[in-house]
Amino acid sequence: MAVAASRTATGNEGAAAAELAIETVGLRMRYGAKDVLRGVDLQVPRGQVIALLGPNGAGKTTTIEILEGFRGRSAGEVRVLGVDPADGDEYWRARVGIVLQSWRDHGTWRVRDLLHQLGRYYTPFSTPERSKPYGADELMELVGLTAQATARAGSLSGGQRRRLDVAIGIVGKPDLLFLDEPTVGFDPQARQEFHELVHRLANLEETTILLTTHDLEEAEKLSDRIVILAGGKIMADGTAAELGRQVAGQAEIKYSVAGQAQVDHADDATAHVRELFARHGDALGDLEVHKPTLEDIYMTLVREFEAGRWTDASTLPGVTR
Ligand SMILES: Nc1ncnc2c1ncn2[C@@H]1O[C@H](COP(=O)(O)OP(=O)(O)OP(=O)(O)O)[C@@H](O)[C@H]1O
Repeated sequence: MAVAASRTATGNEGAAAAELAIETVGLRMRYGAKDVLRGVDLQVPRGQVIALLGPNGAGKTTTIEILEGFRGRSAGEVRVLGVDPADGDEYWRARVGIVLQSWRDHGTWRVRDLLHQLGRYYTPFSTPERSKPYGADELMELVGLTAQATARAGSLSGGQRRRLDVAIGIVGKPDLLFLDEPTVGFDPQARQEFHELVHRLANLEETTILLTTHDLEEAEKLSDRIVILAGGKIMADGTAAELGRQVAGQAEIKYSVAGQAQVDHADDATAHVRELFARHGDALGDLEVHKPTLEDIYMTLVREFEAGRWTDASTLPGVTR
């Protein structure tokens, strides 16, 4: 059976590879003369929730389209659930769930009927470990659409429609789920409800989730790990806490001496302030210490990138892989 065959193939590459849902080595993508991905190396263990961030045009959608098997690549190695997506067969595809940026099909279908109908495709891909698909009622309960069971898809609100998109993406109980900018256009309440849904999904049967977002706060809330893509490469990778430490950078210390404003930068803000007091005593005033947050660094990066002033990860101070 093809599923067993792909698992065996994964196993042959060693136990570590079998634990990876996604692996790319030197992934490159060029559109015409434009290099969009310039060597992306990414390993995502099974069960991880990973957020891919980056400014407009950084290549997030290109990356996930390559991982989904919708787009060919220019160079590099890619394995998704142990298989090269370019060769992914229908058994492989049945293990991958996709929620695209906007999906407006099936408007005249009623929610329960649609989920039941789409779910039937997955029945032949059921395995002893993972029976497929979700029953329509169970799925509506999971995504919070039970009250809309008989509503037509075209009549749902934006937030409800997005939940239906997610239900369609997971109806086949995927091992790996791609969510491309899942909360664009949501009001704060819909966003909050969607975050709770993603947490529920992440806890289900070890589902690996890769989502893209422009919102660092959302990435922190939802994911185990944040990867920032810019200039065609991964320029930061880690948990929110790890990234915070990586980009801690220098503190800015503002003060005045006898009414004269000053600004210093220092690695150790406390030691610097102690020294200022020792040097200036009572003449020191208006003291302010500002440590850049991950958000500060990310926003600087986005502004620089979008203004075309910054294209290379290695030139941004304080941010490392
Ligand atoms: N089919 C295509 N042909 C030519 N260029 C393309 C194509 N698709 C994307 N691009 C270009 O590749 C770059 C990366 O696009 P991509 O959509 O992957 O970025 P993104 O990070 O998802 O952006 P956004 O945050 O705006 O969705 C952009 O400059 C885009 O114009």
